[in-house]
Amino acid sequence: MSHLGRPKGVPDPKYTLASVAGRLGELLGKPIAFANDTVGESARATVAGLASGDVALLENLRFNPGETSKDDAVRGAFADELAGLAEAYVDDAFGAVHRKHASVYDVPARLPHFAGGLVLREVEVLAKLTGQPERQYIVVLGGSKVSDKLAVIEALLPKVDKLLVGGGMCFTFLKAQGHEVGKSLLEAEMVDTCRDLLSRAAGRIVLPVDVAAATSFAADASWDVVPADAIPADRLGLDIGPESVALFAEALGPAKTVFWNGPMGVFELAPFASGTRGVAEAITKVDGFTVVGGGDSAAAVRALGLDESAFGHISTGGGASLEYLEGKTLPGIAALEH
Ligand SMILES: Nc1ncnc2c1ncn2[C@@H]1O[C@H](COP(=O)(O)OP(=O)(O)OP(=O)(O)O)[C@@H](O)[C@H]1O
Ligand SMILES: O=C(O)[C@H](O)COP(=O)(O)O
Repeated sequence: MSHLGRPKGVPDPKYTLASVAGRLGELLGKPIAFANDTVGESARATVAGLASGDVALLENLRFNPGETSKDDAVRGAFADELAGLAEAYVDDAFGAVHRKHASVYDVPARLPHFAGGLVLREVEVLAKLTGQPERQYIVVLGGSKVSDKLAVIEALLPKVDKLLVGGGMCFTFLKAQGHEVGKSLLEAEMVDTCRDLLSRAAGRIVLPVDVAAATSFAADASWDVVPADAIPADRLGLDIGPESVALFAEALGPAKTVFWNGPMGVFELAPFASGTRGVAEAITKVDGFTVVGGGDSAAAVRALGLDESAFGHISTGGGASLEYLEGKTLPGIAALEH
């Protein structure tokens, strides 16, 4: 999901409960009862009024502080109330299994619990990547923050044949190579870590060779494609350039397994969508198994009108798929296994 203008984790106000219930009702072919709270009077009355086969929708669980609390007792108390409304629990929200939230982690401990079809499919696919992926195994990483993806880069480096890095995070790597990056996104405190990764990768981390350098972060900004080692001091890189797309496409040629997370540029602004489009198209031409992971990457595939069926799998989890590949224990999966 794109977070432009909206902090991560803050629900999008356009998805009101009534509109979600209406859409769900259309899909299921029957009216959906909905409560305007999570465990309060409205929720209890709505659930009590259900007949066999009926469906009820509760208000967004994250509106209740008990859902996301770091305090086990607070989360547990909320989970007790939620579990009191049900007889069994099914988790089909793969995108949230990396969250130690009440509805993800604590409720399954209180009820007979099951994984839904989506969660099972996601885990089956991602397990292929953590097992013995067919080689060459190439990972394409983009998006905005190196610090968010550092752990996954560390974990993947010994396993991949190549790691292609674009998006906002490439500038910290370019800086680590000794290049100036102008006003581009830079995580200065990560430069040393990136330098260390580059030296350990021994050529397996591939960086852009040109970038679209703009005067400002805007769709109508002036911009030019410049070499990645000559970004003017007053410009910011908002996309990888055509030579980089060609370089990444060539690197993807021998791939048999590809995992892609994170757009190559600010694809939400039309002039800076070419890098993401070009690399995505190159991934669709790979003669092998391709996985797109991440809300923003999946959003880019849709927003750019690319053929979704040309990818082997489009994961609904951004953070969840990355943490799975890192080898971390995902609270939502662990809870289902107990
Ligand atoms: N050069 C750039 N400068 C600034 N922002 C960029 C640049 N390239 C890409 N982005 C932004 O990065 C954002 C996506 O970053 P993020 O790290 O959240 O990706 P993601 O992992 O696919 O997302 P999610 O966690 O939702 O799955 C996009 O909104 C895009 O505009
Ligand atoms: O739990 C969430 O907020 C969503 O599933 C997205 O999480 P992510 O941005 O870590 O993928």
